[in-house]
Amino acid sequence: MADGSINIDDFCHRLPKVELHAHLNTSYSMKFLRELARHNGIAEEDFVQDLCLKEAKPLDEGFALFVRLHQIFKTEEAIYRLTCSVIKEFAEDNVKYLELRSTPKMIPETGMTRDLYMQTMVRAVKDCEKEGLDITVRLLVSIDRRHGVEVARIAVDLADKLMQSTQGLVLGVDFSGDPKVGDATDFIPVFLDAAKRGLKLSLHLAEIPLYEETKNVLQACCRSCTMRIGHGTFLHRYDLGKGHEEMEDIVLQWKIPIEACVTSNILSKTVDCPGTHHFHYWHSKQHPVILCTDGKGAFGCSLTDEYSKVAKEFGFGKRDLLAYALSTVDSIFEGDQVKQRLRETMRVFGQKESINGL
Ligand SMILES: CNc1ncnc2c1ncn2[C@@H]1O[C@H](COP(=O)(O)O)[C@@H](O)[C@H]1O
Ligand SMILES: [Zn+2]
Repeated sequence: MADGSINIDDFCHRLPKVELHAHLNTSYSMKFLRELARHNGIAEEDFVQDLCLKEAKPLDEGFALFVRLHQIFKTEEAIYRLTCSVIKEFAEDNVKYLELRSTPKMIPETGMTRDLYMQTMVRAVKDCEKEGLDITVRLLVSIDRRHGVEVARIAVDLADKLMQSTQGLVLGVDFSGDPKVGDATDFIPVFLDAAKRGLKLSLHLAEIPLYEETKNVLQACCRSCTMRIGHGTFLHRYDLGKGHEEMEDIVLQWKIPIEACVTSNILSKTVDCPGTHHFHYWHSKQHPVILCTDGKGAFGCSLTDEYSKVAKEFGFGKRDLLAYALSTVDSIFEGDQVKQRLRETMRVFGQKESINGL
């Protein structure tokens, strides 16, 4: 129950958290954009204008924004600086474990290759580690569904190569991009191949009502893949009615965690308000559902904001929030050692807050 004696925003900020769904190019801060503008000798106000969705717009408009962002973050230096700044900002928000994802890009104009793109992110993560930031960062290589199956295979090869060469700092692939383009069913062989190589999968599924492809992917991947679902807004039978039970049954049976991005979904007009967000549906079934930002810059939110919104909507108090944060650790792609360390950090935090017995 809600705890009237505490400031929820402050508690949610101090609470150690994990962030599992953050796209690099949409996770900038306005502060970072201004710095980059100054660094590049560009008028700040022109540069930062319209780079944050302040009000709800259809998903298509979000994708138009992403294309503009790709025009900004296209050099090795910009990718390096952006990665460092995103990691530092999440650390400042008391995120203790971050899985950051991005689409490797080939940009002939700047000499960027897919390999260099990901290597640059790896370099940034390692440099942040050397600085001793109190956050563990792992990377996912994104597959943009708009680019088709052949490019997806290249992304998996790259992820596999980096998983080996970084001893697991790169640990999986993400499947994302405009859900209205192409059919996720076509990518199933790529997902199965990635899983066979030991890569973990985070798949944007059912962000919009796409029953057939969602069902096909879930049926094909549930047995052999370690996976999570990004968004999963249109998965549950409560929303879909009779005849669509299979998707929910698979998700429940295989305990496939759902990455819930409340602000992103509201601003993309796939969900009306926090009160009707599917977070509540899955959470009340005790199914793993993890609050995430998606793009803290594009959607103007922090992970603290997401926790606060949900806490206020559903009346979570300190104990509920800490129990919830602890539960999210089960869904990270890292192994037991990292999980134990995160749980310990959260338990120590709980003791300091006089929350015992969790
Ligand atoms: C809002 N919901 C969403 N649904 C699907 N894909 C999304 C997304 N938000 C972001 N992306 C994916 O992430 C890319 C930007 O980050 P990176 O350039 O990879 O770092 C977008 O181009 C899109 O492919
Ligand atoms: Zn996403």
